[in-house]
Order: sequence, then C-alpha cells, then structure tokens
Amino acid sequence: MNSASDNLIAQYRRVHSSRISGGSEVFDPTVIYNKDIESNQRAILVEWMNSTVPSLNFPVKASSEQLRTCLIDGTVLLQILNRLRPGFSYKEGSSRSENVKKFLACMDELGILKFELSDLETGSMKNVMDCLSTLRAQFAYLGGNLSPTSGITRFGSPRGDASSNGHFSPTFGEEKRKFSPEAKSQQALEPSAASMHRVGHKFHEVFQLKQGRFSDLSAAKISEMMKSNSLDNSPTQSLLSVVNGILDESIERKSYEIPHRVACLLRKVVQEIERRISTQAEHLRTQNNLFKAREEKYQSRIRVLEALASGTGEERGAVKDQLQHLKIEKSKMEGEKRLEEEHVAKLIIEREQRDLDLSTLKQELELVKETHELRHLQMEAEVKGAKAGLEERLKELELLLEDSRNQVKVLSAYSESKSKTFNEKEDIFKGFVEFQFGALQGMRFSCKSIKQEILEVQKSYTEEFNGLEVKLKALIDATGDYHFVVAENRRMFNELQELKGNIRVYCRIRPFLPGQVAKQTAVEYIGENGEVAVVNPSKQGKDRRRNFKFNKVFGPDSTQAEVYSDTQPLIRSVLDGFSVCIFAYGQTGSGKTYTMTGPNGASEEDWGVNYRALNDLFKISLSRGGSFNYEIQVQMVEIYNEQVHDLLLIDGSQKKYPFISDASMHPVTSTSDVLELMDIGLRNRAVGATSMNERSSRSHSVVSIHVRGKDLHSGAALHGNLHLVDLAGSERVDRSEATGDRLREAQHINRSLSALGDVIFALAQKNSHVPYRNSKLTQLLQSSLGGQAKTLMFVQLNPDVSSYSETISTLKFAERVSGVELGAARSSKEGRDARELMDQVSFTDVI
Ligand SMILES: Nc1ncnc2c1ncn2[C@@H]1O[C@H](COP(=O)(O)OP(=O)(O)OP(=O)(O)O)[C@@H](O)[C@H]1O
Repeated sequence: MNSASDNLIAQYRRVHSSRISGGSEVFDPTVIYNKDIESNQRAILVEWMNSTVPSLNFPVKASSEQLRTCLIDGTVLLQILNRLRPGFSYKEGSSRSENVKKFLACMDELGILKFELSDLETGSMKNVMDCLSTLRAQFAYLGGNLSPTSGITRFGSPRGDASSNGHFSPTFGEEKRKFSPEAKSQQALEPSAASMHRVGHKFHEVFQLKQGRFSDLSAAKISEMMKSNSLDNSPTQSLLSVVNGILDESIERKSYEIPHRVACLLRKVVQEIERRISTQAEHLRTQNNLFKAREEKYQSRIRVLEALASGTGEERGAVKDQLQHLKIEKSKMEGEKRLEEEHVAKLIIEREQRDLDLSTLKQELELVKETHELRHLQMEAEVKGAKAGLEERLKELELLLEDSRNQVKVLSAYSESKSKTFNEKEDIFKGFVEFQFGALQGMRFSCKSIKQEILEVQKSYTEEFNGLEVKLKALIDATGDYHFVVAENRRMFNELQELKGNIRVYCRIRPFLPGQVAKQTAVEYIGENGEVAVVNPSKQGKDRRRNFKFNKVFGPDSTQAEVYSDTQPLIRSVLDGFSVCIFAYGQTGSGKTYTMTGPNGASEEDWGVNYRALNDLFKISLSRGGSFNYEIQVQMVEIYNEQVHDLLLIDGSQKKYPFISDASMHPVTSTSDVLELMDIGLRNRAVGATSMNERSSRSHSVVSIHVRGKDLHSGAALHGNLHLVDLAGSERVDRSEATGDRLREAQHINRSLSALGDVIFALAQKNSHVPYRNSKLTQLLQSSLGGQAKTLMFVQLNPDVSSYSETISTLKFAERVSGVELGAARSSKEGRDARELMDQVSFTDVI
C-alpha cells in the first residue's frame, strides 16, 4: 500500500473508532478544505449576522471557537430568525438547548440542511456555518418567502432514514447489493465500464439533462430529484459529471452566480461523492482485515503442517501432499492478495485523483461562491447606497412638502386678507354705485331740463341766425366795395408819400460813446421839425453857426424803435409793388451800421432798420394773406473798389460779379430765415474785413429784398424791391496823403458817392438824363432811385467837434439831396388832409 492510502485508512480509522465509541464527531470531508476558504466563509457569515442583528457587532475576523461561543446559547440564532421572519415570534426558552432546538425546528420547517446540537457544543462548526450560509443564501435569493415544503434535507440528518440516507450507510442503490462483504471484491469495488455507462445514462435520464441545462431546472424538479433516491442510484462518475456540467455552464455563461436550487443540488452531489469515498475506504479496511486474518490462518496451518512433517513417513507423505497442496493454495492466495493489493493501490490512486478533483472542484466552487458573495455584498452596498439616496430624497420631499404646507398656509392667509379687502372694496363699490346711481338720476333730470333749455336756445339761435343772415347779406354787399376801398387807400397813401417827397432825408446824431465823456459837441440845436444847427468853435460871428433842415432829425437819445417808426410806411409800400431804397450816409464811425443793422449781437430791442423792415414785411404779408400771396427773396452784396461781392454764398467764398443781378438770390418765408441769411452775410463781410483791414468802412453793403405778390381777387401781379444800403465812410481822403490801395479805395468811394449824389440830384431836378451808369452803386440802385421809387437817406453825424468839417461836408451832401427838393414847396401841403389819409391807410392795413 502506498502512503496516500495509509493516510486515508488512518483517517477513516480515527473517525470510525470515534463514532463506535459514541463520540459525536462525524466524518466530515471539509477537514481537507482550505483553511482560507473556511475563514472566508466565516467572515461572510459574521458580516451577514452583524447586518441582520446590528446590536451583535461581532468581530469579522472571529475564530471558529469565538463563533461557537457567540451562538452556543441559541439566543443570537433566534434573533436572526426574528429579523428574517418578522411575522413569527421566536421567543427565548429556559435553556440553551431549548433555544437551539427552536432554531433547528425552524430549519426543518424551511427545509434547510441543519446541524446537530452536538455540532454547536463540541463538534465541527462547519456544519453550523453551512446551515447558516444556506439560511443566508435562501433569504438573499428568495427574500424570505420560503416554502415550508421546500423539503431540502441533509444527508446524515437524524431525521433522515439511516438505512437509506445515513451518513455511513453504503447506500448505492443497486450498487448496495454488490457491496456486501460476501460479494466479490472486483465486482464490488470496480463496476464495469458498461455498468458505469448504464448507470450514468440512467442518471441523466432521471434528471432529463440530455438536452437541457442545469440552470433551467425548476426548483420543483430539483426538489423532486433530491427527495428521490436518484443520487443514491447514480454512479460516482455521473455525479462528478453533474458537478463538472454545472461549473462548465457557469464558466460558459461567464456568470458566477449559481442559482440556489442548483447550488443545493451541487452540494448534495458533492456530499454523495464524499459519502461514497468514505464507504469505499471502510470497505477497503474490512478487506484488508479479512486478508490479514486469512494470512494468519494459513500461517498457523503451515506451522501445524510443518510439525506434523517431523512425524512418521506415511504421515509425512500425506502431510507433504497436504503441505504441497497448502503451499499451492498459499501461493494462490498470495497471488490473490497481490492482485487485491494492486487493486487497492489502484483504488487508492483513483481515490487520490478523485480527492484531487474534488478538492479542485470545491476550490472552484468556493471561488464561485466567494465571487457570488462579493457580488452579493456589492449589490447590498449598492442597495444600501440606493436606500440612503432614497431616504435622502424622501427627506427632501418631506421638506418640500413642509414648504408647500407653509406656502399653502401663507397663501390661505393672504387669500383670506384679500377676500376681506375685496369684501370691503365691494361694500365701498356698492356704496359708490348707489351714489353714482343717485347722481345719474339727478343727471337724468338735469339732462331733461338742459334738453329743454337747448331747444329753447336753439329756437332763439335760429331766430338770431335768420337775423344774422339778413345782416351778413348787407355785409357781403358792403364787402364788394372793400377792394375798391383798399386800392383807393393805396393810391391815397402814395399820393401822401409823394406829398412828403419821394426822396426823404432823416438826420441822426449818434451819442458820444462810453469813454468820450469830455468831448465837445458840434451840434448846437435839434428842432422838432427837422432843423439842426451845428457850430464851428473856431469861428465867430454869423459863420460860426450853420442851420440845416431835413425831413426829420433824430438826436443822440433817439431809440432804434423811434427811428424805425418813421420808416415803417415805406416798408408797407414795398408790398404794394413799389421800389424803396434806404441808405445810410456819413463818415466812418458816425453810426451808419448801427442804424441799418444794430450793434453787434443785438437783441430785438436794438435791431436796426434791416431786421425791423424784414420782420414787418413778413408780418404785413401774413396779415394780407387773405388777399395777397407773396414770395420774398433776399440778396446781400458788398461793393468794394467797384466790384460786387456776394455775401450770401453759404460756403463763405468771396465771389465777385460784374453785375449785381448775378448775385445769389435766397427765398425766405419767415423772419428767422432772414436772420439766418443776415448772419451769414455779416460773417462773410467780417471775413473780408479781417483780411482787408476794416474794409467795411470802405465798402458799400447792400441788402436787397425782392417781393412778388399776387392779388388773390383780381389775379394782378406786383413786384416790389427794398434796398437797404450801408454806405462806405464819406470822409474825404487827402489825395496827397493817401497812396496805393488806400488811394484807390478813396477814389472809388468818392466816385461812387458823387455818382449817387448826381443821380439823386438829377432825379430831384427831374432831369431827363439821370447818370445811373457812373458807378456800380447807382447801377444797383437804379430801379430804386427814380420813377415810382421811394428813397430814404439817413444822414449820420458824429457829434464830436473834431469831426466838424466832415459833419459840415455830410450835411451839405444831404442838403443837396433834400434841400432843393420840391418837398419844401410841397411840405406846405402837409396838413389835416394828409394826416387823415395816413390814419386811413393805417386802419386799412390793420384790417
Ligand atoms: N445811436 C447810437 N447809440 C449808441 N451807440 C451808437 C449809436 N450810433 C453809433 N453808435 C456806436 O458808435 C460806433 C460806431 O458806429 P458804427 O459802426 O455804426 O459807425 P459806421 O458809420 O457804420 O462806421 P463805418 O463806416 O466804419 O462802418 C459803434 O460802436 C456804435 O455802436
């Protein structure tokens, strides 16, 4: 025999003797289990127990003995049951055995492979752990819904039938018959290949596994298989192929989770294999003892025979024969023994191989189990996580619910207050409606009375209207004469102007300027009727004083408005189709620009004749809007050195024209248009002035306004002009002193002013020839000097005695223009009639 078989036999002997002597130790194949696997199983179990009974808090790395100490009084087992089966109440008994028995009874009820009471007290904890693992697995897989009839029983259970399912009973079904001590050893120990095949085939047929899979087996089917004696009747090879099949399928599916029912089957198969191996070991031992007994028997026989051989010859012969016979028998037996030993050795080798296979299978199974446990733990952790998440979510939802409740409370309070407010408002509104209704009733009554009144008023209005119609008819008849009256007025106004003289001269004396306080004036007297007297302080006698008389003299205190008021009637005649020319004459600094334009940046109060005249033109044209339609255009030029410069070129360029008619014409519709244009003109003149050294004093500036009017009743057209001329300074420049440009300028100014004087004089003399063409200025003013044209000259005087000679020169020029005028003779006609006519004209314009 080799050492492996010796070990096996020794182990068997130890276990067997222990059993015979009444010990509770049973043969347990798990003794060859890997210690690590067992401790793993224990750790998993402890963790499960801790999670099931949290108060337990048992150390995970507890030893087998510690586990026993924990479980031995049975209370923890009952606590586990109470947690797993909350519907059942497992109460603690009076003794530990009573507690454990209650637990084992529950295992019976659940059909779980249980352990013995002795296992828990002194035996192997493996059975206890297996039982608890099965319980844990069942509740993990089935969630505690176990059928009390699941009927899973354990081999060797005291409840089981010892004759058929007993742990050590050689229950191989039909093999049992062959394994009697009397049976032939070959036949008993080595079933033929054919019989193995037959039994395996039968096993498969029983389990109907030819086509199907282990995992497809239903719990009922497995239960049936485990209840029947199928496993007992199956050859060991078939059982191993079942285990292999399950593991192969598990590997093939790449799933290490073995359904519980298959795991139970697997466990039963493995236990069956273990049982058979131990049975075989026992049988071998029996055989061995048998052979030893036989050997001893034959040895004693040989010894007897040898003693006999030393006796008589006959006896010796007979004994020799017998001895020979015995020797033959002995050699036969020895052959048989050798064969038997060879067979035993073979069996032991096979056993070792099977042990090895079994161990591998168990390891694989444990590995699968471990993986499954890990997966299970993982899933449990996931479930815990999910549970925690759900609990958290539940808390959040509860908080939300609380919030919503609070909001509902707030809203209901708000809605209550709102409803209260609405009720109050409703009351107010009702009161208001009632009040309004009352007011409406009152209004209805008033309305009725008003209606009545209206009817009466309507009636009186109709009567009045009829009366008005009669009056209006008379008025329309009177209006027929209106245009005739207007034309007549115009004619009378012109006659009045003619009576006053078509050339009029107003003298204006400017005040001393600030800073000229100590100056002496040359103007001695200013009369109310146009008289002015100047004195020469260097002369005495009758030559000291010179008297002049003009149409009007304005003293230094005269305002711009006063000066203009006597000019206004001429402006009106422009709109009647006349040409009017107003110019200012005088030495430099005498106030020509002040009279014509006003001071720099003048307010409306300081406006000069230009602005006031244009403003009036628009006012009068608007007031005549019902009878006339006017178009007004403006030109602004400067005559310097006999050249015409357009001052209204928007780009500010200094364009020169040979003729005044070439200058740009700008339509205006309002005073602001005119103001804008005048500003442009003044700016352009200022540009010229800075570049040409006070050129304004040595150039004539002319603002020309062209009026085209249409009589809306008669359709007649009229055309009037207004020229507003600010002449160059009239001072005489001494030829001997002036040279170059100054001399040229002086010559041009003298020539043009003389030409103006000649024209005016010729007109006053009613000469047949009027020398208009002698200067650009007279050419420009031709249409405004002569014929129906009216001319007004402002003679500007500087009161300072230092300007006396220039003052006399200016006054003489003005006298020449106005003094010879027939106006002096005609002035006598100015009387009541003329004043009445003027008043009439003023009245007409107002209309
Ligand atoms: N009636 C007046 N009241 C107050 N100040 C006046 C009056 N007339 C003229 N002046 C002032 O006298 C100064 C000279 O007047 P203005 O420039 O009008 O003279 P001018 O004759 O136009 O001179 P020029 O020929 O150089 O253009 C200006 O400062 C002006 O404001």
